[in-house]
Amino acid sequence: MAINAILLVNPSTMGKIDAAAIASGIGGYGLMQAAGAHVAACVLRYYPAMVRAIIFCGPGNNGGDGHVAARLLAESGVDVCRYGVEPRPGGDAARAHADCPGKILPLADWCPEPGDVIVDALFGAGLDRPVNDEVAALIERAKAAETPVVAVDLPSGLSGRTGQPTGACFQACHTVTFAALKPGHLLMPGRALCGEMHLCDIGIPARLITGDDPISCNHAGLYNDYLPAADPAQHKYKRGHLVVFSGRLISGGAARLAASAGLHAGAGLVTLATPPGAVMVQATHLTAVMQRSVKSADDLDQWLEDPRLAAFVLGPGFGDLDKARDFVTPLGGANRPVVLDADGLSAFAGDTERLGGLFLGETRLVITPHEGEFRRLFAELSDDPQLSKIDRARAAAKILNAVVVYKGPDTVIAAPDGRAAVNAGAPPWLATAGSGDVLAGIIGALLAQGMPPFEASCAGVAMHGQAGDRAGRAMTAEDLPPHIAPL
Ligand SMILES: NC(=O)C1=CN([C@@H]2O[C@H](COP(=O)(O)OP(=O)(O)OC[C@H]3O[C@@H](n4cnc5c(N)ncnc54)[C@H](O)[C@@H]3O)[C@@H](O)[C@H]2O)[C@@H](O)CC1
Ligand SMILES: Nc1ncnc2c1ncn2[C@@H]1O[C@H](COP(=O)(O)OP(=O)(O)O)[C@@H](O)[C@H]1O
Ligand SMILES: [K+]
Repeated sequence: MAINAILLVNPSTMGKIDAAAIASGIGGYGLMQAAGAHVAACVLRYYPAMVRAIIFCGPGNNGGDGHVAARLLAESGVDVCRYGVEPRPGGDAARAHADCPGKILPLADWCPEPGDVIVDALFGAGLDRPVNDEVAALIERAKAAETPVVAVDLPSGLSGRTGQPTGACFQACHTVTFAALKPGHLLMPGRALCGEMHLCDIGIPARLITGDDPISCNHAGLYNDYLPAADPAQHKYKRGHLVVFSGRLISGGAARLAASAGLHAGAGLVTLATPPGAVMVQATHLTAVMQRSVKSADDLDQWLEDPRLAAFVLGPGFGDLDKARDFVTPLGGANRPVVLDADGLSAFAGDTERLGGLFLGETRLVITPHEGEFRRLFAELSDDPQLSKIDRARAAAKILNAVVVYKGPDTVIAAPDGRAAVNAGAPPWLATAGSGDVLAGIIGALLAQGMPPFEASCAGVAMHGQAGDRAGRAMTAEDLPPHIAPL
């Protein structure tokens, strides 16, 4: 099938792919016919009881797809009304308009009626500014009337590059797109604005569906070759010794979650590095997880002489930001992989240069910020409305020479070399206190087993999502570790 369900293609690149397909001899009008046919099929399939199909057509090729869908729906016996603007003369859209019988009425003429279904073919990949007041009013009218919307390529008003609306935007029930997903289909709020996604083949050859930018959905092809093998000659140290730093008495649970996740994710041993005052309390909660009392950066420095300590997680429930900075310095010098989360990140707010300086050379730092932690570290990137979440994660990865796991419903994993993946399939009930600590432990365990940081992060995010699926919607973070399974 000539679709690529893995690659994420920016709208500008999609335009080049369309152009390359046309240059290779496939007619643009044929592509438009195929696109319009998929849209019509979607409407017929999901709205068998519709009374009228209302087609909103814009001036470009997105509108062209709408004219084709209008004709095909009319040929299927549906009562069709077209609203919008006539396309510019001379192109495929003008031909599609000419081939569709009936008039096109001004957008303002649409009066919602029960049984209407909207086909939104106003703007797709070509959207380059906020929609005007007339379209904004139309979007409002559709929303107030609760008329279902089937969007062509993208809900009009949504940026396919960033997943952010440029102004007013349709809320679609279904979005029918072609050849490859765009980042805006997965990044929030775009994913929610698209409703159910339908990725359809319009006949663009698979060989042309490539990107000049290595962005993809998070998928097994990114990490499969690097997953730890079940070696019969295994022993626990070979499987990797993960160290998780514990906070003080009051917040030790977070580190326990990370540690338990680490064991379930395959680390051979996990040791909690605990401040002396919390050792007794932690001991009452631990069984397979081991413990070592670590008071100061000097203590840590000494312990780091043990080369079997394979990877470190610092941040969950750590509490003391000064101490976090003190501990990260020897970890930076230890030339081993480190996951920084939560307080381990907040400790470097306003001081990202120092953090990056500790992890020069081959990438071995992974940071796992949620939205708030990301902003604390990179306020300027967070505030730049031109940047997508992918752009932000990539920029942060470069600044820190780290793999950035920018968490959320649309977790973005980015490497300093520009590789980026969007993980969109995780269940929403992962949004529960402590679930991020579990993720940090999983990634730490994969690093301890020798996976490179980008691959470990992509695999860790996938394992976390799958554990959430298995644990079910009533889960708490404590339920997650036993549901972690090797990929
Ligand atoms: N041959 C092709 O190139 C194919 C294109 N396809 C469709 O074509 C679409 C892309 O077509 P286009 O590149 O013509 O772009 P669009 O049809 O998305 O919109 C382009 C036009 O709208 C104007 N515009 C952009 N934002 C606006 C705003 N906010 N207010 C008012 N006007 C605005 C632009 O200046 C331009 O004239 C895709 O989304 C897809 O639906 C499909 O038909 C498949 C084949
Ligand atoms: N709506 C959502 N859908 C899927 N995953 C989510 C959603 N919201 C949060 N998550 C995931 O849940 C985890 C929450 O982590 P975090 O915000 O650090 O919480 P905590 O600090 O309480 O552990 C992250 O892995 C994040 O990607
Ligand atoms: K559209």
